[in-house]
Amino acid sequence: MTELAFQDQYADEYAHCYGCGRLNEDGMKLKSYWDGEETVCRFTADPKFSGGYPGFLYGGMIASLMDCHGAATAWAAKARTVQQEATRFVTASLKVDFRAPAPTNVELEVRGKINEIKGRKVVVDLTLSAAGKLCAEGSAVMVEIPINRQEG
Ligand SMILES: CCCCCCCC/C=C\CCCCCCCC(=O)SCCNC(=O)CCNC(=O)[C@H](O)C(C)(C)COP(=O)(O)OP(=O)(O)OC[C@H]1O[C@@H](n2cnc3c(N)ncnc32)[C@H](O)[C@@H]1OP(=O)(O)O
Repeated sequence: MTELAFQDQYADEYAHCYGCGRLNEDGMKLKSYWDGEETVCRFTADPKFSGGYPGFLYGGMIASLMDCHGAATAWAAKARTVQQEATRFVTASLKVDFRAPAPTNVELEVRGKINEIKGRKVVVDLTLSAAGKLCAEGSAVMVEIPINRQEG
């Protein structure tokens, strides 16, 4: 894919997230893109992120993938809707239902769908699948950092 990922368009001061910051050398550097009206992020987890049983991902990482992709989706939705650059979205609330174990060493697909845009708030519905099988689903309430809080 040659298009720029959402996270690669964040201003430098917002690009240090462990999950998706392009400037975090030790981070996972997750990348999210539009796919029609939905968004998509693909990631293959190293087995070192295993949960209680070898070969399966621990829940915190599943939530983390959905969290970062949700924030990026909110940012992109805002930018597309109001046609002006958004600052950065932070997570106010994240709900995850774990439906089936998610494997390590297999490409995971996280998808986002805009549920609501209201003021600084964007609600994103999220799924995480492996080889077409749903492993987790949920939603996130993302809130844009107001410009004046960057200095405070
Ligand atoms: C990353 C860039 C850093 C830039 C640094 C710049 C300077 C610092 C400025 C700011 C720092 C923000 C912190 C950065 C954290 C790092 C990034 C992460 O790791 S994200 C994961 C962890 N998430 C947090 O740590 C958020 C902690 N929470 C907060 O900061 C606030 O609670 C925040 C910004 C999320 C909302 O506070 P409000 O006072 O700005 O806005 P209200 O009016 O309360 O909410 C706006 C709308 O969102 C809904 N909302 C808020 N919390 C909700 C919740 N828990 N569930 C459902 N809806 C909620 C409200 O009902 C409202 O919606 P209605 O307009 O009424 O429709």
